[in-house]
Amino acid sequence: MRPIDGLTVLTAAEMRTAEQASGVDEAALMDRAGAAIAEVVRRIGGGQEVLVLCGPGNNGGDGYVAASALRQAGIPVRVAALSDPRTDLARRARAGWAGPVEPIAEASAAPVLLDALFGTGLSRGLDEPVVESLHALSIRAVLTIAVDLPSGVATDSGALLSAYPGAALTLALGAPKPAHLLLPAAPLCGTVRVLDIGIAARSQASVLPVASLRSPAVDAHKFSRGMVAVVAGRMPGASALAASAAARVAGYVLLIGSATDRLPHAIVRRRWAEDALFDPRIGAVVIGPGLGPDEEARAKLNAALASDHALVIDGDALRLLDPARLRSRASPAILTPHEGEFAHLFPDVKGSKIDRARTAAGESGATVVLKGPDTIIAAPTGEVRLAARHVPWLATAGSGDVLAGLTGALLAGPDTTALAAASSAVWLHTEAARIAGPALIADDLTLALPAAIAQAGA
Ligand SMILES: NC(=O)C1=CN([C@@H]2O[C@H](COP(=O)(O)OP(=O)(O)OC[C@H]3O[C@@H](n4cnc5c(N)ncnc54)[C@H](OP(=O)(O)O)[C@@H]3O)[C@@H](O)[C@H]2O)[C@@H](O)CC1
Ligand SMILES: [K+]
Repeated sequence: MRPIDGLTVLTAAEMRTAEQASGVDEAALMDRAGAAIAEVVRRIGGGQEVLVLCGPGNNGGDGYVAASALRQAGIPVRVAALSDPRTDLARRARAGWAGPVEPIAEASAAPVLLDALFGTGLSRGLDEPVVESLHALSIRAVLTIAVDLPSGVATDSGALLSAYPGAALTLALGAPKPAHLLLPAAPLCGTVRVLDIGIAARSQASVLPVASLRSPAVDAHKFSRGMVAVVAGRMPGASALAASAAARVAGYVLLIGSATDRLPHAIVRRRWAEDALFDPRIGAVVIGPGLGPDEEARAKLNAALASDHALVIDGDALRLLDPARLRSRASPAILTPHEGEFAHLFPDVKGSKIDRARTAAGESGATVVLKGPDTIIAAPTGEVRLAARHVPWLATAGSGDVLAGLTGALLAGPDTTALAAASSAVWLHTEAARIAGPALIADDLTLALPAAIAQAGA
């Protein structure tokens, strides 16, 4: 049973391909899955009675195999089914279960509920009486565990096809799926752990790994650690937050055109001028936090786009940007929109959150950080990282400014890519929020960054 950080994420179709490519026959895979599920249930169920709900497909098949293994291990277990099994594999698994099978509507609750109704084959919402039984049994259970996925969520989009009571634990078979990470499904999964069933998972999507940061090299100096320029605008507090966060990572932070005095002394200030960005030592420019919507903001964005610098484009600048302008630039750009800004930037891009982020990155040539409780980072290559953790206290003014500054500082650093910089920034941002704790304000995030950076190994 493995935590999911850094693991490859597979869609339902990619899971089927991986299964076929594994060279292991399907019955053996189901036996492995069922045995691994039973082992977890046995260990965390504390010997209490288990009720296994089996659906008609292979998710139900996993349920029958797990029930048989639990019974063999001496755990009291009952099985309730939605209907007869409909696949050969599920029929085989059902035949291996020596006990009775009750209709779900008649099943009485048990302390441990194992949901093996539907997995990657769910094609529509569950019938209402089934939803009602599932809720009634779950409410009376002490522990609900979902096999592969909570029954009722769409594997690839995380959409909720029917109401789900919520599991404490979801045992993902072989690999995490998008629904384990995307809203609204993710919180209903509870803790997600992967059971290895001997499938090699390959795709361009993975769960955001724990950030891995190195301490500065022995011979580092402030410029070799990275110089980041933050362009200020109408709301100086926002760019000050971005610069303060950047200063925790970069060797040198330049705040350009800011009217505020309330800054750490370590941040160097420069007046705005058309040639303010003509400094070859600048490794990345952050533009957008507090920039404003006016002509001056537009001129600043034009100057940043005309420069050779790597860019982080956030906040107000995303309202002024024509993403087509990024195509001709040689240096990397990172866009950090929330859903509203994304819709404004890419009004014609539709699909699941993963599809939209990936399409926008491909079209613009920029790395896109589509922010939210289920942040997605997509590179123009098609590679995608899905954030696994979220701290709801991050929904506070200035939080995005801190992320933009942090992203710029990491992008300005040595030996990095836009995808790596954005990924580490998102991880550190969440970790800083976890450390800052409840009732945090954005300023607290910058103060918590040293501890978050230490957690990332630096
Ligand atoms: N891939 C692997 O490597 C491994 C996969 N394994 C396991 O297999 C699972 C996938 O199995 P699966 O493809 O049989 O799909 P599953 O989710 O059991 O259900 C499909 C059936 O349900 C039906 N149906 C759908 N929606 C419905 C609804 N609302 N209400 C009623 N019926 C509905 C649907 O019918 P249809 O849509 O055709 O009408 C079809 O009959 C996977 O999650 C994992 O647990 C492991 O064993 C080991 C290795
Ligand atoms: K399930």
